[in-house]
Amino acid sequence: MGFKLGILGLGTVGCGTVQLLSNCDGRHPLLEEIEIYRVGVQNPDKPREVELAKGVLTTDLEAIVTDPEIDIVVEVMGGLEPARELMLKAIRNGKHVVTANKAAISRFGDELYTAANQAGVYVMLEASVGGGIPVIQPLKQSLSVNQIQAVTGIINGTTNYILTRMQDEGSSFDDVLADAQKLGYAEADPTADVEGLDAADKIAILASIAFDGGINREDVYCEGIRQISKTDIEYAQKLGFVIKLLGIAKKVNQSSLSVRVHPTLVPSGHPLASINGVNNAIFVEGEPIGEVMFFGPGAGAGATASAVSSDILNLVSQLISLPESSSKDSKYKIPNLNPLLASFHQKDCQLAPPEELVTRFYGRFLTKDQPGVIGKLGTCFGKCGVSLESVVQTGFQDKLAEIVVVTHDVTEGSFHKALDEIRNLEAIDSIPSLLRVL
Ligand SMILES: NC(=O)C1=CN([C@@H]2O[C@H](COP(=O)(O)OP(=O)(O)OC[C@H]3O[C@@H](n4cnc5c(N)ncnc54)[C@H](OP(=O)(O)O)[C@@H]3O)[C@@H](O)[C@H]2O)C=CC1
Ligand SMILES: N[C@@H](CC=O)C(=O)O
Ligand code: NA
Repeated sequence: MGFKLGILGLGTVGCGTVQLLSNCDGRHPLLEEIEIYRVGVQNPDKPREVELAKGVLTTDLEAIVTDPEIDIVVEVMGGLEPARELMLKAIRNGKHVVTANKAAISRFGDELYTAANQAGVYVMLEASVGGGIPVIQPLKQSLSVNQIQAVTGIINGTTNYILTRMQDEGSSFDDVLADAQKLGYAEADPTADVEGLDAADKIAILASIAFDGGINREDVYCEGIRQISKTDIEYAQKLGFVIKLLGIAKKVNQSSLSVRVHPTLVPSGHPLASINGVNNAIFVEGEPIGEVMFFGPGAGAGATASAVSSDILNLVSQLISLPESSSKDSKYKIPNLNPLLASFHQKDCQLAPPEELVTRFYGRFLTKDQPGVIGKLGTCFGKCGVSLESVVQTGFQDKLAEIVVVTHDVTEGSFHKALDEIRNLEAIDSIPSLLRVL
């Protein structure tokens, strides 16, 4: 066997990867060149779904990333530290890195890429976004000749699974989340999924590739799905929408982008509206290609292992074609990194201030059942330049009238100014939900 792997982590993704690499039948023949040499875990006594040869399992992860025998380090342990430190150490020791860790890449991508480019090794991250869906390499390679205008994605499997089951079965949020955890979709701390943080990591990574620049992760606007109620799902359906947690990265003008995550009403005819369950989809708009959508399983052992293993295979294909002389000097270092595989940022991307962003809004208002209340709402919106696409009053909740409004495109600033006025109206009881509309 030609190339030795050191795998950090043997949980959902680690086990899936070991399983895939241990059964090469019917897969690419280059996989036969790979040896699972060491696997690092926290608790060596934990029962595992895979069997490893004697001596492979270790708790000494430091020894893996510095072991001169190892060619490729596969980081599937998750978390920020020690994952960052271990990846950096692996790179400085001349190892190529494959990672599924979007939290680390979205925050430390620049640092890791710079170190890797200096060391002449690759950092591969296909599994970090969209699970098994090939999207990182297609953006870096096949679509890189396009000028990208927008990348819009359902990029968290757990929340899409939860929203789909809430919509189809009327299930409760907590029950469905527990199922997503059992199925291995959710993060170790599912808050990252539910609060939209995982999707924010992923849209930051997609934006940095699509728009070829570093994104400051802390600047990504982020709202999760905890506040989505059955009532809003039903209203959305009546109005011809479905609610999805979207990551959106969009060119606002020549110099700035909008990069954000929030639950969004998606028109039921839009290709993203039909993406259900754990599936993810990434909808890319570019010039000259037009619209392209990548679709598939966004989480889970097998799907993610497919992405991790494809990165390993890509690396093996590079290593195997190294000239004899370079492999003598340094076993791993690649003298001229392939620019379509290597990661680097040309610049830092500027993000537009949130109040300047333009979108449609959905708002649900509870009001006293007084004559003229719809008119008063309309006047407040009108005064702030917010024009309304539809206004419906369909029900009552505890003697309060429920009014649902969908606006035309408006700046976030104008919409919030109108809301400030509306909150001061005597007839307004509360505003239970405000969502954006695609
Ligand atoms: N689950 C999924 O569907 C997907 C996950 N990812 C990403 O893949 C990565 C792994 O996720 P997943 O497999 O679900 O995570 P798990 O929690 O299932 O597994 C994590 C593994 O890493 C080991 N580990 C964690 N911290 C340490 C440490 N400090 N020292 C030694 N070992 C450690 C654990 O050891 P032990 O077993 O001994 O506890 C465990 O084997 C994450 O970055 C995640 O975001 C990406 C796409 C999809
Ligand atoms: N927790 C994540 C796993 C994949 O990245 C998700 O649910 O999408
Ligand atoms: Na992927």
